[in-house]
Amino acid sequence: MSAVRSKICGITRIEDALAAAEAGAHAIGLVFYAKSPRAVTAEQARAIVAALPPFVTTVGLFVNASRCELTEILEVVPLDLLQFHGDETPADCEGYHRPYIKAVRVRPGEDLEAICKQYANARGILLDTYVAGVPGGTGEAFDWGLVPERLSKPIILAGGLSAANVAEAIAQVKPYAVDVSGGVEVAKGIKDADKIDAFMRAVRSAG
Ligand SMILES: O=C(O)c1ccccc1N[C@@H]1O[C@H](COP(=O)(O)O)[C@@H](O)[C@H]1O
Repeated sequence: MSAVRSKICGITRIEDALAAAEAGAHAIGLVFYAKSPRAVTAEQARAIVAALPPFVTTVGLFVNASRCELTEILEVVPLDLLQFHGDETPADCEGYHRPYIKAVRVRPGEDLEAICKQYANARGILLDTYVAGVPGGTGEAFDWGLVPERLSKPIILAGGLSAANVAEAIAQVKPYAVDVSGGVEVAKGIKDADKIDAFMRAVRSAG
């Protein structure tokens, strides 16, 4: 099995983006959802992306953004990958001619393979925790036993991960990648370099 990839999401400060890159993260996530405490403006995001070294993927997270809003952000911020975390249809996700991943909030009985087939052009499916009325970033883990052993798309596992549980999560789910936000923070939107480092070391030890 190749090394499990990792994304540190909800970056709002340049120093946190650099800490993620320094610790070996493959990607950083920027939240363009105004209701999130981790939301960044296009200008903030542009400055963060500009400070990164090469070969760190920049991911833009959107929740039911309008076409106009998303297009304006893409004009300002060089995003490598789009993460759709709301009720976007495959047609919505494909309208920007950029690689994308689709987030699914996992509930018992969810047919994850059907979702993989529905979002046929997604580069991967991100699995997050279902909490009613909250689109994501809850800091809570879901029952990893709900993830089938085989799915036809790369799985990015998210939801309540931290240095304390990510090795167990990887052993159980065997995801392509893991995604963390709250588990490496000292306050919402404020990451901690030591927590990022501990998370990345735990991912490597598991992979
Ligand atoms: O981080 C947010 O505020 C957020 C808001 C709306 C949708 C998704 C959001 N975050 C993403 O949720 C997962 C899990 O986060 P956590 O590790 O449980 O805090 C991750 O992809 C976040 O980026």
